[in-house]
Amino acid sequence: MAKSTKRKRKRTTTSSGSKRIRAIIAFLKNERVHFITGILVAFLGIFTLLSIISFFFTGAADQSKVLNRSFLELIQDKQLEVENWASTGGAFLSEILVNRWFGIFSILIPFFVIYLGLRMMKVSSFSFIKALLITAFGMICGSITSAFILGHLFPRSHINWGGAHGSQIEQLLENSIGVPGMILLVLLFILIVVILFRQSSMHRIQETLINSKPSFNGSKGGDIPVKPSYAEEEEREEEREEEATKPAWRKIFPASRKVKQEEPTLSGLEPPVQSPSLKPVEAHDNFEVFVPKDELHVAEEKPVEKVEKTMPSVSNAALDGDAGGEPGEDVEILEDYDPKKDLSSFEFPTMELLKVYNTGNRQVDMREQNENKDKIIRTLRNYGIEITSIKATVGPTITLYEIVPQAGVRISRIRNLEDDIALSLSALGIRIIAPMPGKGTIGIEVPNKDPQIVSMQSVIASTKFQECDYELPVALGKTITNEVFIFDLTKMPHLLVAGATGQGKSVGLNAIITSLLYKKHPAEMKMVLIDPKMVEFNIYSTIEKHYLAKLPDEEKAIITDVTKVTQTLNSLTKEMDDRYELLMRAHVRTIKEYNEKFIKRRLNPKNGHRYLPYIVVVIDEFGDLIMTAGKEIEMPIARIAQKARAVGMHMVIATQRPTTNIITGTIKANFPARMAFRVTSQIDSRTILDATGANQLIGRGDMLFSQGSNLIRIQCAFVDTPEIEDISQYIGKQRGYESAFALPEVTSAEGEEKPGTVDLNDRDPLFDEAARLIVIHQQGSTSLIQRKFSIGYNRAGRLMDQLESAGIVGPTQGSKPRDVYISDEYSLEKLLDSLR
Ligand SMILES: Nc1ncnc2c1ncn2[C@@H]1O[C@H](COP(=O)(O)OP(=O)(O)OP(=O)(O)O)[C@@H](O)[C@H]1O
Repeated sequence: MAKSTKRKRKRTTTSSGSKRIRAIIAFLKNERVHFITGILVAFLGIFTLLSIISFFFTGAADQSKVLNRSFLELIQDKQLEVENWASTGGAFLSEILVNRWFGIFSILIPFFVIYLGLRMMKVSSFSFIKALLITAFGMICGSITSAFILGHLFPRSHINWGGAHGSQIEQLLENSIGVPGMILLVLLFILIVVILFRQSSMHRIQETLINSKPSFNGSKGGDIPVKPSYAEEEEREEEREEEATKPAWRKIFPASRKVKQEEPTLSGLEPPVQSPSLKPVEAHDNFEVFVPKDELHVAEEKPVEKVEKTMPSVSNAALDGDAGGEPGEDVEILEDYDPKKDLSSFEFPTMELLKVYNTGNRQVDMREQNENKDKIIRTLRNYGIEITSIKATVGPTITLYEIVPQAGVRISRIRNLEDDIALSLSALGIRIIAPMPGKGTIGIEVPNKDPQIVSMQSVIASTKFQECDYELPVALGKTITNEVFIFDLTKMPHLLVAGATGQGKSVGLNAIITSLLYKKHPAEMKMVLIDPKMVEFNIYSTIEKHYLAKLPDEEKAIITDVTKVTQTLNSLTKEMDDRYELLMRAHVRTIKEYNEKFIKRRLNPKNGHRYLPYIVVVIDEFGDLIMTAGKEIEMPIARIAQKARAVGMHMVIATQRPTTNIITGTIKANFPARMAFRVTSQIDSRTILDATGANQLIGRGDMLFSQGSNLIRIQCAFVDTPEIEDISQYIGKQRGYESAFALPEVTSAEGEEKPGTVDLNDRDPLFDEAARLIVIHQQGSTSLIQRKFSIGYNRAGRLMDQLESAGIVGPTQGSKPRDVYISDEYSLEKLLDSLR
């Protein structure tokens, strides 16, 4: 009795202790606390900065007063009067930082502290690692440099230029490598700093070094020849102008820079394309040694200036096959294209937005485990089956008992005892896996009496998810062994989700979307959200300008209307075809290769090339759509599912009616990855998974994931509506793009008559009205017609084709509205009269 009271008290103390720790952690995570701490830290930095700056002017007067005294002594000394602007504290601090630590470069310390403060206040998004490296490198190398240069120039100053650190190392180095060595070292430091701060300088150095390589056999020496750089082109232009006035000696040794035209300036690219006028003169036997140095210098200065000026708008595109650079077109060396640049300040949602579920009392119930073990052994023994071992693995909602039967026992006998074991354990949702793939055991999954919620927070914050480098990472939940389950959507490449109503489908879809939002920048991924139920995805409308894609002129980005779904899916197939065309022209096979090439500026935007974000299409209640629109929906879905993988388009479709008329053979064949929540019958389970099992699940996010033949039981992560709301708000409040990602406009559905073959004698009754609408709005948009006359997409498309045939609007222009050729109503009425 006493013992149990003791134990109880101990438990209460432990739980109140853990409560206190949780309260402290929550306090430390609080955003306001971060902000206030940030202000304090920034102020500390400003104070230090002030004292160091003051030290440069007042240090001489204060030095004798603070030297060799502790801070305590100094503040207790009432007679002491220091001149430092930050008083005794400032004088003491700056004396230590400057004279004893890193000399004048100690000034980087307060800057770093201010930066830390701003970062805590979420005002600065500059990389912490970069800031730390710059500060450390600056202090170490700067103190040595200043000790060497300033220490020699002003040896009598009150400032110890390199601090104790700089002067001691400088002394050591000077003794070992001498003054010339020191000069070289200082030059090296300066060079590193210049390269770190100006990437273009690195390209200049590379170019200079490559160009100054002696090339004894022209371009054959194993180097890959490339097109001339912009800089070289300019250089040549000048040379051509100079040619006429060139002195005779220059004609004997035509500048070796011409040889350089055929030498590589950038690696791994195409053979040079030269205009006849640029052909090098006697390129084969010219060497740069003959070039007067000053001339080389002049020739290099100019182009660099140009590169910097034109940096934002020009690409290196002409370097690529399809990049569209005509022979002889200007080529410039630019930094890699940064797709995230437009939203470089974008911040991913924070962990605090996700709810932490109380798992404090989560303890393995050993009594339950042992009872279940005994019951399993007893039931099997009742049927004459002896086992040699039994092992339990406790998952969040399920415990897996793995048994090894004695030799000679048929597996099918155990499999047939599923219902008997379920009866003996009085549990629902028992599943027998006989045998466990690759384990040599038989698995019996038994639901826990006290199932735990797997929070989205726990899977998103897991190291596994944080460190994974998948293209489209999805953290779905936890496996039976409590491992976080992550997959790459690009590898699936499409996902079919099914489950009876209320079993966790919508939560599952939200978990997929949330994972992507936590990992992908708006520039890298767009989503098309289709929601015939109208309520599930509405919550994401705030992230429209960041992550959503929609048809041009469409008001809402979340698609709820069936006719719009057809239109959007047709548009997606067009986007898919357009992307294939781009990939083909870029001579690459996948979106990854394509984007890499685009980032390296080897594809010319002028030729239609663009950075391609992944597109994830999520359809909730896909069954509803098939029921209402049938083939019109099924066909584009099947087309996208068949082909879109390589161009970065992936689909996740969900249905609560996993019947064969909804999950048709075509759909099934193209969705190899399946997620099955609890279904009501074995037949439904077979329709989704091609196996039974989904009917034995326990609901509330319990699911089976299958890719190929392997079935994995997972407890789906739970993400609640308020959490999603917070995440969407967090993203929505940040600066986004001007509008949602525009999908291409499709003007006529497949199989319809092409413009030009339209019979104007058989005009739509709405033809005149539509023409007036288009001319008044001066906007050739199919969706405008659709909206104004409340007609379907196909009819509006046909009307638009008739308007094109009548010369009122121009041809389709992809995602942009068509041009309107008639500028006023008067001209239109005359034209309409002539058609009557
Ligand atoms: N992973 C989960 N963990 C814990 N509880 C869950 C989980 N998933 C769902 N639930 C519970 O089940 C309820 C229903 O889930 P959800 O709305 O996702 O079902 P659904 O399959 O989409 O239903 P419907 O098809 O009717 O929309 C949730 O409100 C929640 O209480």
